[in-house]
Amino acid sequence: MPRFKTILVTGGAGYIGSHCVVDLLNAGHDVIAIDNFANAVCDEEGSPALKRAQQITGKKIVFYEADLLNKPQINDIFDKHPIDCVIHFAALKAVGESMQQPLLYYQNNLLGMLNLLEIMRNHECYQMVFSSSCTVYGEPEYLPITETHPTGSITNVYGRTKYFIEEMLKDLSAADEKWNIISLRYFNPVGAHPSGLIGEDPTKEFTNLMPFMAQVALGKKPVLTVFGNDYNTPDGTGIRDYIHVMDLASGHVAALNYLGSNQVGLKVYNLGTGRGVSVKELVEVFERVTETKIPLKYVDRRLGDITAMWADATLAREELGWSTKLTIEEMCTDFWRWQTMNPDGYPKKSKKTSVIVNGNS
Ligand SMILES: CC(=O)N[C@H]1[C@@H](OP(=O)(O)OP(=O)(O)OC[C@H]2O[C@@H](n3ccc(=O)[nH]c3=O)[C@H](O)[C@@H]2O)O[C@H](CO)[C@@H](O)[C@@H]1O
Repeated sequence: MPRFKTILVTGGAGYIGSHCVVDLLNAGHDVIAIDNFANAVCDEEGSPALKRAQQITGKKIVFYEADLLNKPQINDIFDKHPIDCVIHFAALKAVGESMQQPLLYYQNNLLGMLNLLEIMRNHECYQMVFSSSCTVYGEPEYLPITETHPTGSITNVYGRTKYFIEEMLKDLSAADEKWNIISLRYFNPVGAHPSGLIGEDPTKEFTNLMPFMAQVALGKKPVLTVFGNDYNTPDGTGIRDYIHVMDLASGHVAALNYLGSNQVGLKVYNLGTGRGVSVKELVEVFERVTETKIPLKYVDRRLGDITAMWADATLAREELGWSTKLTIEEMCTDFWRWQTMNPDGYPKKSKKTSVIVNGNS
């Protein structure tokens, strides 16, 4: 029996959220998932991703279409369910959009978090796992990056919302020792559940490497644009720490278990493999395991991109007992299975117009 039984997952219908829900259900937790469908597909019955998560696990999820900016709605959910811990994924995350609409990002990500924390406190729920990002580090001063690397020199608004929230959580945990929070700094999540039933299906214009590459392999886009081949790296292309989304999901279960038996105040962990992979290397592995050919076009560096970033994930291994298990090959194979089984993503029907809190499961 897990120490925390009932987990509220905000942004549960999204890419990382839905994979995490699968792991939580497999670990024996009860899951209440909420999503406002800002960047997740919905149909007449709710979330197809969560429906498939139920199919994968054979377990039930309680789902609410709900928005963290609507406090009474969230309050009702806390009134109805004995929530032991919150895993907070719900946030806007498009870097370009965040530069054009900073107020939207500050309102959604910061105010959403403030509302959530206030409602949690009112319901005496002080346990949280927060979805942060390696973007808080900005341009690395050294590699691999440890959790003690300075944060805050970030070049985009989306990244700053993650940074501001971490600062807010520091103040909160310093002011009241009842709070027990883990902030997980993800490196570059890719891949999909090995069943091919759930995966990444962004509703907004996306620019991340793996989904773009898969679209090229499918013939939906003509060419993969490589942003810069003159970086100071062995092959001239940018280096990142790609992590399989199922390894990322298990990091949340490990964090939850740790919170269940330790009072940490606020603790921060990197979730990465500890291995840097270049754009060229990733393309080569993808081509090999999927037996496809990706036409490349080299262009100038993308504004705001860094040269190289990979994690030192020692702390998570030593304290949470977590480490990654899945390889770059598996990240590519699993993403490709999801893409070929669902070339147009989840089945999309017309979006519900009303926002109803009804606990559809
Ligand atoms: C500047 C930016 O957008 N940063 C976001 C991006 O990180 P990040 O830029 O690391 O992730 P991407 O998947 O967009 O890019 C990875 C690497 O692939 C290259 N690349 C990407 C797409 C493409 O069409 N061609 C190409 O060459 C990039 O230059 C980079 O070297 O996604 C992360 C989530 O996963 C976010 O946390 C980061 O805030």
